[in-house]
Amino acid sequence: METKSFDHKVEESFNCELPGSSRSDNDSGGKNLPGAPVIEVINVKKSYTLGDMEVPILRDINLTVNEGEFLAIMGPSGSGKSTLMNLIGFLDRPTDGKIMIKGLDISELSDKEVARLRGLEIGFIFQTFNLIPRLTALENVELPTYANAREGVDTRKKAKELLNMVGLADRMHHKPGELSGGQSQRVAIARALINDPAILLADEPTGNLDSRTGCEILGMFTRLNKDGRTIVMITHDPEIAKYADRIVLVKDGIIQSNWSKLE
Ligand SMILES: Nc1ncnc2c1ncn2[C@@H]1O[C@H](COP(=O)(O)OP(=O)(O)OP(=O)(O)O)[C@@H](O)[C@H]1O
Repeated sequence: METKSFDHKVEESFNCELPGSSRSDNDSGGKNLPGAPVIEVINVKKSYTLGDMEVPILRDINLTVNEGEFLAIMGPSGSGKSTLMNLIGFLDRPTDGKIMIKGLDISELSDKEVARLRGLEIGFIFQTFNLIPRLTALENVELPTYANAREGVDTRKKAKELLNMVGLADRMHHKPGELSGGQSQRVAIARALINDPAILLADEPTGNLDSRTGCEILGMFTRLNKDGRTIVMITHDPEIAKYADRIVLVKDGIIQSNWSKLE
């Protein structure tokens, strides 16, 4: 996917005033969706064992995310949003049911194949940024390529391009301790994009940021999505969720509502 530069007037083009403004309810952002299914969650259950007890967290989840879609996952604290995200990113396996990514059934792949698919097709963005403190911004962005990289890509060049894209060309050699929260999240976004993944999974990406900075990060997400990236984002904030094409509400282990502005 082409690496485009974000202009630094994100708020001007994005008109983000958190809390409050959003894309209007029927605004598809000029997109022509749906595309092909890229994530399929089929009859998925997840339980944890606590002592002798099996505690069901996700009881029966069915969800299809199409290529180029921007999906928000909402739900009360403890409802299983992160659990679902971890299953979609195959950081964890379901107790029952199936997860398909780009038509591939994850349960049929070896651990090595799963790790490679995750490394190439999924970019993770977390509330707490999860940068390695002793590495520079540039090294943090390059890090995923040590385990999995696309053939023929100059990763140093690509990492620099991505840091430039997120407006951090002058902070490449800074370590996370020398960066603000917003700058750290920009590094995390660049890192998530280094292998050009089809899917971005973001768990409360603006949760640790002030409104203005959160707005800038959200602006980047909408731009990435308009450029074709599929995004799944967990958020507590209904105002942030409104920027997605679709909002699913997870409650009591099932999807209680599934509201799309594209249908
Ligand atoms: N490894 C685990 N072992 C046992 N229970 C777990 C484990 N991981 C999560 N849980 C439990 O599963 C439930 C759902 O957790 P999860 O983190 O998915 O919720 P969430 O909706 O993301 O919550 P929040 O909005 O507070 O982040 C919680 O009750 C949690 O305690």
